[in-house]
Amino acid sequence: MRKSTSWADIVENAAPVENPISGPSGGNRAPSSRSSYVPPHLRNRGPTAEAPLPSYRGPSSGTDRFGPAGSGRGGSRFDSGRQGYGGGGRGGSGWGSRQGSWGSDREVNPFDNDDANVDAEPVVSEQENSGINFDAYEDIPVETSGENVPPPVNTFADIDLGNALDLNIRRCKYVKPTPVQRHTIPISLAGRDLMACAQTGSGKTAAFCFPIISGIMNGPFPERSRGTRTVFPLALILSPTRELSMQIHEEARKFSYQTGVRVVVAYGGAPIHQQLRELERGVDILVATPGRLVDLLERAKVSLQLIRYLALDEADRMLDMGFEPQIRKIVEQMDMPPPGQRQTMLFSATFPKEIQRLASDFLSNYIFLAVGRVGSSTDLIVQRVEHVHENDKRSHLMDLLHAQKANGVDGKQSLTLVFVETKKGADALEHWLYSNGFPATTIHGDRTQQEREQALRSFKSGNTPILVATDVAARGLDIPHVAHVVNFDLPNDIDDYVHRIGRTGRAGKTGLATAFFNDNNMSIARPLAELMQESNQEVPEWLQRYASRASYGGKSKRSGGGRFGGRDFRRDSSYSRAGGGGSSDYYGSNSSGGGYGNHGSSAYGPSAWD
Ligand SMILES: Nc1ncnc2c1ncn2[C@@H]1O[C@H](COP(=O)(O)OP(=O)(O)OP(=O)(O)O)[C@@H](O)[C@H]1O
Repeated sequence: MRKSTSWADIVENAAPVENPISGPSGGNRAPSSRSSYVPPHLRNRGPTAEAPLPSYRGPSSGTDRFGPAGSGRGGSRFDSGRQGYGGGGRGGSGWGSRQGSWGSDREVNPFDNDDANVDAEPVVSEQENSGINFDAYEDIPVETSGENVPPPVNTFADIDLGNALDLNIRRCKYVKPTPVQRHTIPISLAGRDLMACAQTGSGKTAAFCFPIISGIMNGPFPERSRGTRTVFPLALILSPTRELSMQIHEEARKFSYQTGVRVVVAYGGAPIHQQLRELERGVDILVATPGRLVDLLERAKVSLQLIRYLALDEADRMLDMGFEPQIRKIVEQMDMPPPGQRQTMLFSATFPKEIQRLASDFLSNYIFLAVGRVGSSTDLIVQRVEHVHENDKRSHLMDLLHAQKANGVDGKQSLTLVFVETKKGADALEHWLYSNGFPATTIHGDRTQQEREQALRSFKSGNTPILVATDVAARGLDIPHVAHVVNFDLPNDIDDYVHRIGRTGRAGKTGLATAFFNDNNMSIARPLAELMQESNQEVPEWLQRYASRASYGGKSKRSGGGRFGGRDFRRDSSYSRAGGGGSSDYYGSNSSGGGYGNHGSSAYGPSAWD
């Protein structure tokens, strides 16, 4: 076990001993009457803490990507109608209040328990963190490409994220950054655009949230008024599903607790008026699904003019055929500052080359990062493939569930996620399971949002330990204690398989994934056998035979092979020939090469997701 120094370092280097909950700046700060911009970290300071005027500097002090001070965008229209700032912020004296920076609203503690009161707890040890097997990360393969890649860090203490954010990291019991965090946080703090490919469950959410929150805490950014018809967030995080947006929002709220940075979520299927009310109370970071965001933009409730940070989670899904037009509209046609004037971060566990090509339109001089497979769907998940005829699937599933029940921990059945291809199929299987004595529920695009949320809650709590799902639950969802993922119907696309099985084996924990294969799944035989082989899984001989018979077919888009979940498409000789250019301007080019209409493939339109 390596000696943990990170939190000791943080504590040693922390600002003078102040209680984070009832620090000297307290909550009874008089609202400032000054009309100039006050960055969040200074908003709770005493009257002597003069804030600089807006300078339109970027998130990183080391870059001038957003141009010189007062370079034209925004301006005085945002300088009126300012309300009192209550609390939040970072550093020595500013963050003691529990109030948010957007006014006197009391900030609800997003931590489940007393974790907000970190000073009352001993410094957590490595063993006490949330279960990441850090030893497994020691020799993880990492590939970076791009110009002047900032070096990775080893501990959170090596990065200046600000005291308030550091405390929240500690409240989350994150002791050490995961590999993707070690590499991407310095890159993002340096103001660089990023395309990052790292395994499922490896901590990508924090990897994009931390630099955004820290950047906003550091400001300055133009002042924005509250209670106006249109709101101007500084950061936009887009994700493909409602549940994933809700989850990112919950995480981001924890990370930004008492920082003065306000996070709001907007997604379809839920009443828009409630979301509008939240927005009107102020927003720094907007987490959204594309459909609801377009709605808000068209109603002029949200403006993207002041966006400085854009993050696309599950970026390859966001840019495949189902979503790409909406994403292009949001990013290119709705007043968002162009690449170079905003910082763009794209994250996923899979990055097919043709999607990388499309994504490069949104990026400027970006760094590509692929973090190897340790901690991923492939090393910590035991993958099994069984040949099961279509008509035998149900009884086979029942055998698996019986076996699992018998192996339950502490008399409790561990959670099982069963993926099927269609919404009807999900309902039918749930009904069948239920009538055979297995407590199951279902999540898919035909259920109301309320039903979807209720199903997820019931599954997470263990009340209904079997969840039958379509691909709406395949990506991003972080549900502790999912011990088994069953691909009752295999997907056609190997990347979908990677995301599905990634619902288990997260954050260094082990998991099991079982797939039912039959003649209907020929198209995935070869990529599946390859994936399993790459990750040292036992590949049945019969699957090898299917694989050698099968051609790749139209659906396969294995990202890069080798030991990585993806490879920088700019390294392809074909890209160079197509106009990527020589080494120096090669990485800086925003050219997509043109003509890539036939990218990706998806059976799911955005409406079922968003
Ligand atoms: N540094 C850390 N230390 C301990 N746990 C962490 C750390 N960073 C993240 N985690 C935990 O790891 C789990 C997985 O993180 P996250 O959901 O961000 O994964 P992901 O890479 O986005 O996965 P996916 O590809 O499936 O979306 C979460 O429960 C998160 O709280």
